[in-house]
Amino acid sequence: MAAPADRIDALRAVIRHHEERYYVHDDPEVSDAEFDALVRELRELEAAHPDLVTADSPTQRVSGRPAEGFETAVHLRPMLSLDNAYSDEELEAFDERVRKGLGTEGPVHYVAELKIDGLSIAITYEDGRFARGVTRGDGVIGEDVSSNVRTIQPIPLRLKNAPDGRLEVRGEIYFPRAAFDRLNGEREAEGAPLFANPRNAAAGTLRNLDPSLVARRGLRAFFYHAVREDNVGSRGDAEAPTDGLPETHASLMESLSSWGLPVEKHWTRCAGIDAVKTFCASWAETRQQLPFDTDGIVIKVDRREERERLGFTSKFPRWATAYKFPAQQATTTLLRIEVQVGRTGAVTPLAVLAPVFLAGSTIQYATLHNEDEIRRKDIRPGDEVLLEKGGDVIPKIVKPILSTRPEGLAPFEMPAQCPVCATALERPEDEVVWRCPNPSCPARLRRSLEHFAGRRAMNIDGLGSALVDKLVALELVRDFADLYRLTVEGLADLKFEAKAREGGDEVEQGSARTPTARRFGEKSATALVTQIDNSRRNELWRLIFGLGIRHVGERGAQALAEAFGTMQAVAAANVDQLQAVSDIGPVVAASVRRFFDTPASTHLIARLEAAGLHMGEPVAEGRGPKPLEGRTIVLTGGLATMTRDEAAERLTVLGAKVAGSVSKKTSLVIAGEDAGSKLARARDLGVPIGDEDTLVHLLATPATWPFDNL
Ligand SMILES: NC(=O)c1ccc[n+]([C@@H]2O[C@H](COP(=O)([O-])OP(=O)(O)OC[C@H]3O[C@@H](n4cnc5c(N)ncnc54)[C@H](O)[C@@H]3O)[C@@H](O)[C@H]2O)c1
Ligand SMILES: [Zn+2]
Repeated sequence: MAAPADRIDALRAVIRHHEERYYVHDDPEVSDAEFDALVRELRELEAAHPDLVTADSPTQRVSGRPAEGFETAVHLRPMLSLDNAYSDEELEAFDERVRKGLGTEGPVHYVAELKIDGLSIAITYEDGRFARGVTRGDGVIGEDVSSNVRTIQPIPLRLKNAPDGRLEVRGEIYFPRAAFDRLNGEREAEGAPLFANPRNAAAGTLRNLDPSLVARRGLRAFFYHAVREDNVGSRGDAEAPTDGLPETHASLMESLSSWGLPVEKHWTRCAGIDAVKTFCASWAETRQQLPFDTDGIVIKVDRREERERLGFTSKFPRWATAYKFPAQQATTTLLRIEVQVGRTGAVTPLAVLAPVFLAGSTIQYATLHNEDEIRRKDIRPGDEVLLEKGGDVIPKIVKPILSTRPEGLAPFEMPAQCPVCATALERPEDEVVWRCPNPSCPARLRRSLEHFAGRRAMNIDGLGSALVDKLVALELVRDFADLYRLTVEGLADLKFEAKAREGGDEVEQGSARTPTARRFGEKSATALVTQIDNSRRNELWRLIFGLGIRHVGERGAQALAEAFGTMQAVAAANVDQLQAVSDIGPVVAASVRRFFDTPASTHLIARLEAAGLHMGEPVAEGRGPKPLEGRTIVLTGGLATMTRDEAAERLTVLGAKVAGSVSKKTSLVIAGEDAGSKLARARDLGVPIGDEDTLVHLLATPATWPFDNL
């Protein structure tokens, strides 16, 4: 057994390593539960050997570090971490410490809140107007990520009836699960590395240097704390009730809501620790139904006066703790690794497990992301593996248990051929993902059809994955064009097994399938055929997006349709012409060119055209008036009543071109809050400038807006 001093040193080193992976690189190597166990061991050792405690021990300070590329900002007051409780006993111990600190026998009043698994943010409002947003960083200094925070839809740029002066509100920025799944889905399609979990994705996104990307990803926020400047200095770190903020946390939560800030609504007042325990227990399972991840419950003393008396350690407040839900881990045997083929041909490994019961359901599958991850974690078929169920339904393999590995177990070999069509798989040098290059691979076709019919593409309702599987299996549909030959008679008699869960997932891992044979029926068939027929008249960009050209997202498709007007023109454009379109970079341009250079694609387009699909400008009858046609508008700065994306979309619908930079030809610049260089350039060029009110008027009366008299 190692001497305590050696073990302490070793623990500190490994904890620092994981902190760096987690906070700086957003790329942890171990699960939170494993990490927390290391910290606990260190804390217990330090408690037993107080002489070995040093000021720089990870137990003594808030972790994290401002990332590079952002300005830093010093917090009004340190943003601390939270102490942890892992069991009812530890909750009781917390309550005892609180009561001892306050010198009371009777029950303390607490507020219990969901612990949002995102990353903390401090937002400063000045006289109710958004001034800046700063991450926690190392607790003292954070990164100024204002330009990104501004784009997050639910965060108001102006507060309602908030106190005057400087107000700092604190909360959590997080990814709703649906947005996270969408993001990882897109990344999968692009062959980009997947985010490990929503928290990770939120941190990565907020640190992205491109605010327009942040705006698109759908981050959300919840707030749970406020600090006001006027008691800093006079009362130091303490929660002094001299700043006009409410006397209790519960009323503060109500105030935050009334100022227009999003507040997670399940918070509850608890009289005494027993009520807290009940609350924690009630969420252990129910939390899986929330649309976002929670990793625990935060328990806070309700009265500010009591908080003030309890104070802080260097790392966390003594008046709060975070109850962490029991780790959702289990071990089982990895029977084998199968591979599946996605829409772009991306081949992803899937772990097939000996069924094991974990956190409410029987698990048989787990994601493995890609070959590199399997190699990095050294996971081999036949291993005992540690499984972890995070917020989402799909569990992941944390690691193999090496101590029980049978001798001579061979590492996993990626198959050389597509498991569905037997075409040799390919892996471009700079990518982590293997692909089936065969464009008519049935596996690819199924996923492609789902994408083609999707709401954001051709918007054909009623073409669910079970039906698609059937149509492909019966070879009724061999490409998109075949959809347009389906008839009510042909469809109505189809019998297929509906899956319990529908969704874009490649497989429904971890969820039971309850097959029920069902006939499609005349009614559904008629509805579907009508939907398919209607889709013939869709705008061009929907078709371009629906084709599933690699790297061409919704936006790219819109840009191409707008720039070229017809499918023919897009297909004829060379790489330079493609790249000249705003929003189209070299990778996208090359990919578009490659697509149209493939004979199979040309053939498909011809068949779609023959099927009567609209391939030009939006058809006349589906087209609204375009009173802003010929006008170029530039948006800059923050808007209070809508996001910039919304404004751009509404202007585009009215026919305006929304440009990213100001030139002599710009018809109007809308300058929102904190507009910068574009506003200056507009002034230099003498381009007309308006504010948010101008924009609102313009949108309300686009036809009569006096552009020509500006
Ligand atoms: N896997 C790894 O390698 C690794 C490495 C380092 C840290 N971690 C994990 O990170 C966590 C430690 O990070 P931490 O210091 O941010 O502590 P924490 O996440 O345990 O708790 C503090 C944070 O909770 C957040 N929070 C969410 N909802 C809240 C609410 N309603 N009220 C108040 N705060 C709320 C705040 O952002 C606050 O900063 C641990 O869970 C640890 O396991 C993991
Ligand atoms: Zn294939």
